[in-house]
Amino acid sequence: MRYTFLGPTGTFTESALLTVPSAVVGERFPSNSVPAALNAVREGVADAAMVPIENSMEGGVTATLDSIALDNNLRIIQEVLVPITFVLVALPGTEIKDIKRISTHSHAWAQVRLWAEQRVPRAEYVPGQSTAGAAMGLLEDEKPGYDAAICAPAVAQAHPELVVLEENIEDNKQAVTRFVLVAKDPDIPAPTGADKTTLVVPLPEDRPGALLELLQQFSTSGVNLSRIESRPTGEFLGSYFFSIDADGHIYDARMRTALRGLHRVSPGIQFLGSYPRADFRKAEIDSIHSEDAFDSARDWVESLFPGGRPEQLRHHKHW
Ligand SMILES: O=C(O)C(=O)C[C@]1(C(=O)O)C=C[C@@H](O)C=C1
Repeated sequence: MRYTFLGPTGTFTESALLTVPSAVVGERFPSNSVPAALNAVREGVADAAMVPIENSMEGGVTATLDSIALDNNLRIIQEVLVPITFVLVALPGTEIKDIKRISTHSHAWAQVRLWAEQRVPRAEYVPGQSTAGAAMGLLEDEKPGYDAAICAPAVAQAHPELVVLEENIEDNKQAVTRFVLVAKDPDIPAPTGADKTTLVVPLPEDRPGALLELLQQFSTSGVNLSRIESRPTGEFLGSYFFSIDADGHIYDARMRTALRGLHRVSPGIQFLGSYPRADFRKAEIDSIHSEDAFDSARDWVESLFPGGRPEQLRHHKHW
């Protein structure tokens, strides 16, 4: 198997990938952006890509949410949670009081905002493609355009030429980033009882109640949502889709029922995968939404049509 990830070596995304045993023994190569990693999978250059999808401070990673939703070919097969801690690095001789410009990934910068206001209030932020990329720029670029970088401690450990000026600089010590492993037309991972399903649902019509109608499909089927975010489709101002994580697997009757309802309400719905939850938390299911309840409801309705399936009978001229 060939895996790609948001690189270069030393990103949090790479550490997420290294928790996947088959990736540790397989081939791995860095991509320089999330869309590039996902395109490598679309084009068959990689079998799977690890990309960040959700950050406990910043919410959804828009580059990933937008890029996965571009077509119907990519599916999430696994999620990984990585605790996040950052260090401030620079070349030897740099002092924190002299730092004028700092580079890192925009999500990392968002996670050290309070620290930056206190410790480097005059420093300007220079956006980087990744945390490790920003740190490597200090070593590899003749004129990187910044004098310090924020990255994972592992990058500093691997490069003793970098000096750690400050560590544990994240504003929230419980910060966690969620990553997903994405493949092209994969088999759906088997249900575990603690699963998640990711969906993209366009808001069907611009009218009162449209969003409520969409949410009702989850509610009446007994499906809990763990994330819902609206993103612009880019088609015209005010056109949005919802990126949704729902508790449960597509093999669960309640999830299938919700998906049928959602497809009626929003035919452009996309299924982005059902996969095991990284925290193993099982969905709480009340008795009216159990598999048995859905099975016996279906059997009961079908028993009312002893002459054949209702779909066939409807086309009969006596109907
Ligand atoms: O730049 C990296 O090291 C990444 O893996 C990206 C990323 C992100 O997109 O959120 C991952 C984890 C951290 O939250 C900061 C940056």
